Amino acid sequence: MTMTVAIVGRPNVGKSTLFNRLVGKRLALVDDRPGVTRDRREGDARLGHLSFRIIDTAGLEEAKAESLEGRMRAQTEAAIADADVLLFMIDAKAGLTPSDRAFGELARRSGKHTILVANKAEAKGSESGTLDAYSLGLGEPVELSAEHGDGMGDLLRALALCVPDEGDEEDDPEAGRRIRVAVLGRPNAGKSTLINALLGEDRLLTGPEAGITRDSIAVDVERHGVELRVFDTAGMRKRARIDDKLEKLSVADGLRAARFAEVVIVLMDATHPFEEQDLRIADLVEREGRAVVLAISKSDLVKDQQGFVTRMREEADDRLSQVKGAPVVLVSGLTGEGLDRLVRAVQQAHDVWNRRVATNPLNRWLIETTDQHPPPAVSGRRIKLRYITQPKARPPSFVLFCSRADALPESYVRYLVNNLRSSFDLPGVPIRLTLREKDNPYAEKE
Ligand SMILES: Nc1nc2c(ncn2[C@@H]2O[C@H](COP(=O)(O)OP(=O)(O)OP(=O)(O)O)[C@@H](O)[C@H]2O)c(=O)[nH]1
Ligand SMILES: Nc1nc2c(ncn2[C@@H]2O[C@H](COP(=O)(O)OP(=O)(O)OP(=O)(O)O)[C@@H](O)[C@H]2O)c(=O)[nH]1
Repeated sequence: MTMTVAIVGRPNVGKSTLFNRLVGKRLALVDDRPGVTRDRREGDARLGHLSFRIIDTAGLEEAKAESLEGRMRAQTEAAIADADVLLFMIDAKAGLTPSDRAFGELARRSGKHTILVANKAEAKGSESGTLDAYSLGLGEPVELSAEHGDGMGDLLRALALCVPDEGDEEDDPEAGRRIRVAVLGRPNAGKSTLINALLGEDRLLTGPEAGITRDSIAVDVERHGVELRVFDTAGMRKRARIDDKLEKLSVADGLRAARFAEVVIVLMDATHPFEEQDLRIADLVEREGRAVVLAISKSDLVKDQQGFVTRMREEADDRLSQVKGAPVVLVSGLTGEGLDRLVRAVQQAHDVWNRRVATNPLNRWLIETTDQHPPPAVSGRRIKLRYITQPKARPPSFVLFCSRADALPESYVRYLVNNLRSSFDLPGVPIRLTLREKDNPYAEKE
C-alpha cells in the first residue's frame, strides 16, 4: 500500500509550493495571498526513491467568514484523517503565530506521524523561527526551502523513517543509522584513493543515493563496528571539468555534498596543506553546520610525522578558529595508514555534533562565565545575559536571552562561543549562538 502524506499548516506558509515540487506538475495554485488553496488537492509524489500519495490542504483562513473558516478546518481535519504521515509546515521567516500553534495542536491530537517542516529556511532571519518551532513539541524541524528545493534530502530522510514495513525494497533502514560522510577537497587531494582504501575488500556500491544528484555515489563502509555511508562526488567533479568552470562548480557541488552529510572530511594534500581553497572548503562546511574532520593525505610522503601533525594542529586552530579543535588526522590512501584513526575521528565528531547540554549546567556556566568577564555596558547600563538553553543539536545551537542583543559586541559573542566549546567539550563542530531580546519563554515550562 502506498503511504499517504498530508501537508498541513496555516495559510501562506508554502504548502502548495512544496506540493508542486513533490508532484512535479503545477497542479496547485500558488499565490501569496493567504488562503488561496481553498480545495484539497491530491497527487502522486516522488521524492528520491519514495513514491507516495500527497494531499495539499487549505490553510485556515484568518478572515472572519465563519463558514469559510469552518470549511477549511474541516478539510484539514479530513486530510489528517486520511493521511499516514503529516507534514506540518510553518513559515520560519515569519516565525510562529497562534494559528501555527492551533494547527500544531490538531496534528498532535491526531496521533499521526508528524514531521515538522520549517519552510522558507533560506530567508534571512529564518533561524530564530526555526528555533521557535521546537517549542511546538513536535520534534526537530526539517529546514526546507520549498521554493528553492533546499533541504529535500532531509525531508526524504524524515519521510523514509515513516514508511511502513512493506514499503519499497529500496527503503533503507540503514540510512538513519549510518553516519553520513562526505569527502571534500581540492582536485588531486587524494579523495578517490582514500575512499577506495576505506572500502578495501568489501566494495559495496549502493548506487545513486536518493534525493541527491544522480552523479553522486554513496558507498557503505564498516570498520571496527563503525558504519559509514560515504558520498563520493567524483561524477560531479568530472562534469565540472567538462564545463570548464571548475572553481565555481566544485564549490556548488561541495555544498550539495556537505548538505547531505553529517560529518565532512576535508582532505588536504600533505605536500601543500592549508591552501586558500582548502580554507574555503572548510569554511563552507562550517557555514553548512556540519562537523569537520581535517584529514591530511599522502602521509607516506611525510618524514617527521609527529612534528608535522603538531604543526598542522596549530595551523588548524589558528586558521580555522570557527571549528577550533577539529581533529587532524594524517592518512594515506596508498598505504592504508591512519584509516582507523580517521574513522574513529569521524565517529567522535558525529557524537559531538549530536551533543545536547542540559539547561541547568548551561545556566550555571552562564553565571560563572559572565562573572569572570562581564558583558560591557551600553549607555551606562550593563547588558544583562539572563538565560541560555540549547534547543537543538546537529550542530549544537544555543539561544541566549539578554537585554540589548543588538549592542552585545561580536568579540563578546566569540568569547562566549569559545567558552562554550571548551567548557562543554565541543571541539571541531560549528556552534550556533542566537541572541534574543525577550523574557525567558521557557521559564514556566521548566
Ligand atoms: N522565501 C520563500 N518563500 C516561499 C517558499 N515557499 C513558498 N514561498 C512563498 O510563500 C507564498 C505562499 O506559498 P503557497 O505555497 O501558496 O502557500 P500555502 O501554504 O499553500 O498557502 P494557502 O494556499 O494560502 O494555504 C508564495 O508567495 C510562495 O512563493 C520558500 O521556501 N521560501
Ligand atoms: N603518495 C601518495 N599519493 C597519493 C595518495 N593518495 C592519492 N595519491 C595520488 O594523488 C593523485 C590524486 O589522487 P586521487 O585519489 O585521484 O585524488 P582526488 O582528490 O580524487 O582527485 P580529483 O578526482 O582530481 O578531485 C593520484 O596520482 C594518486 O595516486 C597517498 O596516500 N600517497
